[in-house]
Amino acid sequence: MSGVLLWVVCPKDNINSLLSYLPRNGRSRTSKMCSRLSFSTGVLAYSGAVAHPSRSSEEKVYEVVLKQAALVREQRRDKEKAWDLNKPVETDSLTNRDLLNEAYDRCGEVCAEYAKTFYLGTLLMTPERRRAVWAIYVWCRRTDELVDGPNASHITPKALDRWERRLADLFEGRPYDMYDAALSHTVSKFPVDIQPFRDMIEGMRLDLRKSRYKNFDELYLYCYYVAGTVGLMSVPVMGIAPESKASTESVYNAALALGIANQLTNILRDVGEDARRGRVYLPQDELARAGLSDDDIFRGKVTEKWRNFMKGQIKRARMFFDEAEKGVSELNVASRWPVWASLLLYKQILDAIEANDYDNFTRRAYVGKAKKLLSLPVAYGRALMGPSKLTHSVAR
Ligand SMILES: CC(C)=CCC/C(C)=C/CC/C(C)=C/CC/C(C)=C/[C@@H]1[C@@H](COP(=O)(O)OP(=O)(O)O)[C@]1(C)CC/C=C(\C)CC/C=C(\C)CCC=C(C)C
Ligand SMILES: [Mn+2]
Repeated sequence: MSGVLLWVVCPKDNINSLLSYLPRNGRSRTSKMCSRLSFSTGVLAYSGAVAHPSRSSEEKVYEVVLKQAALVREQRRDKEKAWDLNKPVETDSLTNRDLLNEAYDRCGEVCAEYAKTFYLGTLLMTPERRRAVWAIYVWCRRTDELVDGPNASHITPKALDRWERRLADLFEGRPYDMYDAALSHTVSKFPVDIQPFRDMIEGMRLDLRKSRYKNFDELYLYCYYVAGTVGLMSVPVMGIAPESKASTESVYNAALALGIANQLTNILRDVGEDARRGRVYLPQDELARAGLSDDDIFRGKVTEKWRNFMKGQIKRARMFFDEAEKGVSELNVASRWPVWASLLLYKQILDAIEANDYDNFTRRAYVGKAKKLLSLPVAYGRALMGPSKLTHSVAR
């Protein structure tokens, strides 16, 4: 029943074993977090675990990063058991194989329709990896559509619980429909863990019950749920270059940073649109420190205070992009291009907000066709750059 409901709401659908938290890493991580979060709007927003006995969102998310990295590290070390990605699809009959291929093709079509540039980028990847990324993309798109699509007003926490049960089923080899079947196959072939998927659903739950974020710590958690998770889901499929000397955690960390950077950018681009839906995805404490309130956002007037506030927010989003950039060259060669392309395109949205003189109330920041096209060869050039020769050189 729930499946039927969820099927209908999709647009075009006619379409821990936690690693021990190494003290050395923990310390360097904490100082990194402090310096990053101090980019709020002047005042240090993160005062560390001593002042706040409960852990920060970033610490909690980092535990997930460590867990995901452990899964992939196992696969990298244990060459014997490594997934043979070039093996043809093994299914019990020709019919099943055809159905599976068709399921993947349908995922590709959805991707091509919703995210053309990204789709083009995936064409450079090996066929196995490419279609696995498509399957993940489609699941993410459908999950987002539950709360943002045409039937969003009918979506209740119970519907999300059903979507999560359906997710568990597909991870156990019991897919509900074709798209699920493609993902079910993907997660059986690659060391993809269910947690980031569950966490994305948690982000959608948050969207149902919350429309304000007290501080960056709360916003960071939201960004992890809805976007950082995408990075964690993608790395096992994109693959880490065999010659990479970077630690698996550092690559995951960069992937997480890319998701967070993208979502922060989304938020800054959509301030006006979100306000019209009664939503403010900006840290309330930082707004207050800038002398701004929700009312200023609803009024939508670009003032000097607003420009200054936006400068701080853009600076922080760029810091996350910088952190992400350090990890891209560690990915498998064929996966680097789509990642660079999407990174460069997204980052330019921040430039576009600046070019609009910070009017994200009435003007939508977008990257024009010419700039988009130009990004592709630039991304290609960067993708040629292989992993750094230094051990543990990334994000440490
Ligand atoms: C080492 C390293 C840097 C590795 C790269 C890891 C990697 C591939 C990271 C991908 C990061 C990424 C693309 C994150 C998506 C962030 C995002 C835009 C999330 C959106 C959430 C909700 O936003 P909102 O509702 O506010 O906005 P809309 O108006 O709805 O846009 C999402 C919409 C969640 C759903 C996410 C997707 C549909 C995208 C899923 C993408 C993939 C699975 C492919 C990722 C691969 C590449 C090459 C980009
Ligand atoms: Mn959305």
